[in-house]
Amino acid sequence: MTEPTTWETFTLERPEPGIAVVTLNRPERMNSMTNTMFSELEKVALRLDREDDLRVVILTGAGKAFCGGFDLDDAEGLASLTPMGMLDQQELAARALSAIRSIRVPVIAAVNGAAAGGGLSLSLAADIRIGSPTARFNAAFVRIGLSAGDLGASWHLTRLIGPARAAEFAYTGRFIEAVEAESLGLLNAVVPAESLLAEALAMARLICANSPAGVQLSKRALHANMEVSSYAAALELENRGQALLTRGEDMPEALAAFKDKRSPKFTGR
Ligand SMILES: CCCCCCCCCCCCC[C@H](O)CC(=O)SCCNC(=O)CCNC(=O)[C@H](O)C(C)(C)COP(=O)(O)OP(=O)(O)OC[C@H]1O[C@@H](n2cnc3c(N)ncnc32)[C@H](O)[C@@H]1OP(=O)(O)O
Repeated sequence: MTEPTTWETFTLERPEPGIAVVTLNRPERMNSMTNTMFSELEKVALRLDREDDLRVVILTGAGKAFCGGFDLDDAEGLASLTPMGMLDQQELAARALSAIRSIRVPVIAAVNGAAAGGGLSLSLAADIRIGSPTARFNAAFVRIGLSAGDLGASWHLTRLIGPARAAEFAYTGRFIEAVEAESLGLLNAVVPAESLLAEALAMARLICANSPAGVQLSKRALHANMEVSSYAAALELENRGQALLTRGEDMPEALAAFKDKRSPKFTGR
């Protein structure tokens, strides 16, 4: 498979046969997500999914954060979109995360720092999450006038940590630090920062040692068993909700507050 020589928003490495490592690479902006990143992530996920000899994908972030969610510097341009335009925007992002989640081999997220907003949603698209002690999760959405019905986050959280804990996490917008995340099952393990990638590779090697068909069909079975209500239907509902929210007063206020580095004054209108 000929790969592009460079990806703009991440790096793709192959440390050993069967293992691909995708590292989000916008560390100066906390690996925050842009439309370019969404498009590139969708492309690389679809390419990797066609590789017969691929066994595991590891997803991590460069610098101190895993992913800070949507790039709030980019959000300014979106605020003027029509609801249908915003729906298209949400669907572009949802396609990228859905492509990652649907890769037929296991995806391990090596959570090296903050996973906030869409960054939380991205980490939840992985099958397994291993964190460093600085791994922290935040459903930042309600703090900026959006809903936690975002890119599959509400769907995964209710199934992963239970409806009540998902509700507390979503409504308060508080951080869940690494130790609590592990106790909730949001992280499979917390390991020293300096050995995070090594631990992810060690787990990948364990998986690579098993029957690829068995592992891939196991993933398919685990996903099928999670589809109580369909994932696609959940994304559809979430995307429409975000489109509505982005037409209210809270989102522009949140964006202004972010830029002014002050607390937003939400009206809820
Ligand atoms: C109000 C606008 C809403 C946007 C609407 C868009 C809708 C259309 C898009 C649809 C598809 C995507 C939907 C997406 O899933 C929605 C979201 O992700 S919303 C959530 C957005 N993210 C956040 O609110 C998180 C904001 N960041 C933080 O909470 C923290 O920065 C952190 C990530 C927890 C890290 O904290 P710290 O380690 O303390 O680091 P700093 O806070 O000091 O940040 C360092 C530096 O990075 C810049 N930065 C951080 N996050 C972002 C970001 N998301 N976008 C742009 N820049 C970011 C921060 O400004 C600092 O920069 P500096 O001041 O050093 O220049």
